[in-house]
Amino acid sequence: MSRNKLAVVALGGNALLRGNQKGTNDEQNQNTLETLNNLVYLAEEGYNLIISHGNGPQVGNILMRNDAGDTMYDIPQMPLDICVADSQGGIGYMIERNLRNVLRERGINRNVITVVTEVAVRPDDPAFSDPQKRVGRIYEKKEADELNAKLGWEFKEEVKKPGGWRRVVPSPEPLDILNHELIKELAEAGNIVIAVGGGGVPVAIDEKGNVEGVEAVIDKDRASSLLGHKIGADEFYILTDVPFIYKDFNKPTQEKLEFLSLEEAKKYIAEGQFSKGSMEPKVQACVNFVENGGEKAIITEATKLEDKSFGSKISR
Ligand SMILES: NC(=O)OP(=O)(O)O
Repeated sequence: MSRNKLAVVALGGNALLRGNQKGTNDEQNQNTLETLNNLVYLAEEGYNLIISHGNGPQVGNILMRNDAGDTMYDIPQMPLDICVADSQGGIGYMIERNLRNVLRERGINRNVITVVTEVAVRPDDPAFSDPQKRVGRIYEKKEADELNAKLGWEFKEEVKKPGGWRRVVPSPEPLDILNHELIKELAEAGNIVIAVGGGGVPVAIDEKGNVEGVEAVIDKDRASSLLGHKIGADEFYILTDVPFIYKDFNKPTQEKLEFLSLEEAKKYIAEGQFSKGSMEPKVQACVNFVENGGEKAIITEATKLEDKSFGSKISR
């Protein structure tokens, strides 16, 4: 008897929050609903599904609330691992609630469950001395300099918007997904599982097995790719704000890349075809997934998932 296909779908970019938006509850709710309406055909086709999501803007906002609470009301600050866990709960709930409604409207009988997921990292990962993960909103240079002087926040220029500055935090490599066997079991029983939100809550595990929180934000595409590998997923989708990946992006010779072999994807990465901190880690996450036994990985726009004429497909 053939088993249902297992897919990991990573929601990012405009799947939850569009570039020109502030991030109100209504905005995020509407974007999430639109994305889920495009995604739910996978459930209709019988896929077993795991949904992951980014948290860059949201965890940045949580950090700002941390600072505001501390300054204005003497509320103790929470460390970044707790902030990531908060973002997993909040965003997971928003996806779960909207998905329940979409499934009901389409007459699909599937349970939805959000799993707060810890992801193991090395406490001595080199990322801790070179913070690169952009979180929160975009600032003018002057504002960024003032916040750096006042609160010690570190900033780097935004990859997608040169001239804009974003707070950066360390982003270590994900090494293991805690509870991945349970996530697989839940998904293979037909439940739609929301997991490794925001790349997972970073934790370090010592030689005795003691688990400690680590202050960082893991890249959700890397963590989602690792989860896909750990559970033997067949397909891996990254939903972003462009419908394809491109060679010579934004040049007169720009060319959309619709079907890529592993070798082609690796060659384009080596040539520096994709922007660092933006498209390159997404393509690398797809390469890792397929290299580790996944059937295919697809990068497409959040609202175009159902239309198979869109999307860049990477396979062997
Ligand atoms: N954690 C993470 O990678 O979030 P974004 O995709 O929102 O940057």
